Amino acid sequence: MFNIKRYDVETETSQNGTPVSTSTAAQERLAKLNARLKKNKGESNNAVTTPHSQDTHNEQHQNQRPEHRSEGQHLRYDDGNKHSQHQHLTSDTGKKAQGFDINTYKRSREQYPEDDSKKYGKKWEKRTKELKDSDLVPNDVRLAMKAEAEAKVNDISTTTTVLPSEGQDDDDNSDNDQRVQGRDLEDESNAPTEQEIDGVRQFMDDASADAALAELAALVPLPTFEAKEISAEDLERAKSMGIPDWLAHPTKIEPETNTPINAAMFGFSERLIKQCRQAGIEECFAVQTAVIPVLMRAKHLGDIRKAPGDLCVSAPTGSGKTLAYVLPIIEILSQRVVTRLRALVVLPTRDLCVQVKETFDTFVKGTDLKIATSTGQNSFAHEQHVLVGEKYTTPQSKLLLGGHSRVDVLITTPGRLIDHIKSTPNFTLQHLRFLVIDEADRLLNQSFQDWLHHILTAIHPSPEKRLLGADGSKAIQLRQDQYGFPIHDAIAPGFLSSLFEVPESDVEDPKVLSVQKLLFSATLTRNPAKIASLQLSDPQYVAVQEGGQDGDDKQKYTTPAGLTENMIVCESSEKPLMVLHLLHHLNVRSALCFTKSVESAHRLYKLVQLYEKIRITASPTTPSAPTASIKELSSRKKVKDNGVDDEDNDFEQKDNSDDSDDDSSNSDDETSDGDNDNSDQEEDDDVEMEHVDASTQSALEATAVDMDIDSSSVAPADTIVVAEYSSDLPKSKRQSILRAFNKGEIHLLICSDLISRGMDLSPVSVVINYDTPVYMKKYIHRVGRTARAGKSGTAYSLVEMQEARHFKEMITKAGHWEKISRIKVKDQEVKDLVPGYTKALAGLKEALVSSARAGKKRPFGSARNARK
Ligand SMILES: Nc1ncnc2c1ncn2[C@@H]1O[C@H](COP(=O)(O)OP(=O)(O)OP(=O)(O)O)[C@@H](O)[C@H]1O
Repeated sequence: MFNIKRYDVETETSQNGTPVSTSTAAQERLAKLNARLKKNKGESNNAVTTPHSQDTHNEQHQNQRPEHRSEGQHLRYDDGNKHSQHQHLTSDTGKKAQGFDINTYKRSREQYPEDDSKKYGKKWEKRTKELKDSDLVPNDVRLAMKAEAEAKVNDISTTTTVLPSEGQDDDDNSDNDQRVQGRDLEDESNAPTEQEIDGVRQFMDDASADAALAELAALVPLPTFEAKEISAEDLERAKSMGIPDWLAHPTKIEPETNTPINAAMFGFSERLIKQCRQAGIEECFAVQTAVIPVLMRAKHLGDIRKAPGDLCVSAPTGSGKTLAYVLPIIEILSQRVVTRLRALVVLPTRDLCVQVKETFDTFVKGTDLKIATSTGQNSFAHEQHVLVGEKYTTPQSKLLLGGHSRVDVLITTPGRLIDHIKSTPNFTLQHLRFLVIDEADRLLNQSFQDWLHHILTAIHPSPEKRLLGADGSKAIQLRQDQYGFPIHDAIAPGFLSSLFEVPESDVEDPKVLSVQKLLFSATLTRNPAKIASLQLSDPQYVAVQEGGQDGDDKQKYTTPAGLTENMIVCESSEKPLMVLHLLHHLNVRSALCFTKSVESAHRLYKLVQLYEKIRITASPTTPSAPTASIKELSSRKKVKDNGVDDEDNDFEQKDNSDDSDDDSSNSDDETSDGDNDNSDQEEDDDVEMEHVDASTQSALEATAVDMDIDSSSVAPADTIVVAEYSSDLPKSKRQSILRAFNKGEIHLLICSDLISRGMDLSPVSVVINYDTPVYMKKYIHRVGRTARAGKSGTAYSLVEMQEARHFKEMITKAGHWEKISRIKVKDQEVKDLVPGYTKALAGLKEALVSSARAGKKRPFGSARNARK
């Protein structure tokens, strides 16, 4: 009945190229039934077909050989019109089979010599067996198959036999078994047996169960979604700014909308639900509640007719965006048979890649999905081996049309990804089902190596790129069968159509990519040009935000509900003292302290260290006695009414001057960590790419050594352990510091903006903005390192007098001012800290001078210098 045409291009093949045997019991039953019915001339018009039955192949040949095309085939190739097979599929489901033209089929078979026909028959029968229903048969095709089978059963029941009803004695129907519309069967053995009829029924049941499940998934209501009301004025403004309608109209969800995890709600398998429970996840957060059902609706691994819509997601820091994509990706990909690169997660820094990999690793247990990172930490050759396999990346390796992959999910930074796209033979993005761009606005700010263009081209190459190898020079060897037709090599349909002039069939037209682009950020860009560069398809915008919020900036910047925000207005020279005040008087622990540069972080770190050393030496338990007042310290600094310093503080002045002549690597902000060079290695070439450095050096010990404290002696209980974190540190040290911080061994981590985005450091209870950020986005990301996952946290911003006005304006514009409390710190409150601080400052200056004399840029050396 249904002459469903597919190019057999998605057939799964195993790693070594041999076909994967998949369960196609229903198809086999149908094929068998067809074979028998075909012998029966009177019944041949009613042959049952499946989407991949033999006639498909003949039609494919006919598509490509116009002289062999037969009448009755509904191909665009013939008459230029697009005949929607889909219309056939969905109509008249209960009636007798329609649409399949057995004469066409027979004529098409006659076009070839008998022996060819037989060969084809065998070959395509074999291929039919290889198919995997869940991957390749879209829901409406299933429905069509079901209808087809229903029609067949009706037909059989009225013409061939009376189907025994449940519980009815089989003998009752014995008379009918021998007749077809009053005519005896020529060959008794041609009559379908009851087993076969049962097989058809079983197939119908399977098909309807699958279809029902898929429909059910599609019908799962999104929890408490409310289309964002937008005023005509706002809409007009958005339009005038070129913001597309879908972006101006987010699907809005309230931050408190949590939903218990259960299979009915999210369509998760028992395995995944168990993993969630083991990880302590009982309910999905708002962003997960909104995003997961949308992704789970398109559960297929690839549908060549309808692209799944793309998704842009904006949700506050710490709201659980990572799991919103990790869980559905694992669930959907876990049905795959063959390993191919199906999910690509692009992140701005190596540290984030490691973090997201750990999240995948937690939930992937129990599947055989393979997850890898590629960040330039290891040698390029090593990464090639992990991603594609040595055998496929040598200069002699054959370039396979379908490429090759040893991993299902790749988590990567843009720079390294581009290197692989350009230089790794057989590395391909053609099978991508998911492209995740996390921290999207930051990545879109980065035009490094034109990374986005490269990715989009690799997903869907332009015609001029076709048949070029990864290096752009070598033609891909196109394997052909004896009839000159390309052998698929497991090439993806969307890719195929862009490489070849593949004739379009009515069912598959147009071929579309199955890749679903998913963008996540706490501060998603609404820049039309940047959004347009993503080439989104049928996009939807989901925003987690409070009901009362409105307007551009407010819509973008939502902070976690548990966050308490404070500002301390002080002189520049008082800022280190304020940090000490927070540590010693407000008992701040597990704190992240953000500075404006790597230099600044390094100096503050040394200053706090020196202070602690002095304090411990003076008295192991109590802060040293005051020898100078805070006013004395700041008296050298006068602030004019207009907010401009007329005399700058030495400490800050030097910091600034250093920054100005330093290279960009001195600031970790908005820099793709490690992506700016193509260096294959730092120091861990021999370490597995997925391997997290095992040798954890206690940060406490490291700090103690740095501070000249005997690490074998017991440090006083009230010792503040401080560490610094920046791109200047080698990878292994950075990881050991993060581990120590996560264990609570470090009380204050002074850092650059390298970890201001995305990093999930669970124990952070306080964020200190030592240097206040100039842009709201940065503020949001920094303070978002605390109060994560529904917990509470506190942020302190140390605002210099001259910055106060700008800070207030920035915060007010974002509708955030009322959330910030102003704290006044009186001299009296910090006077006990001043003597130690004064001494520490003097020590730091001394070190600065001596290192300047020694020609060093940084006091106390630096990790980077040390490595050189
Ligand atoms: N459903 C949940 N139940 C409990 N904890 C969760 C849940 N979802 C996520 N978390 C935890 O919340 C924390 C923050 O999640 P995640 O890092 O994904 O936030 P995010 O939205 O990506 O933040 P950012 O914008 O800063 O990158 C993580 O520790 C994560 O394990």
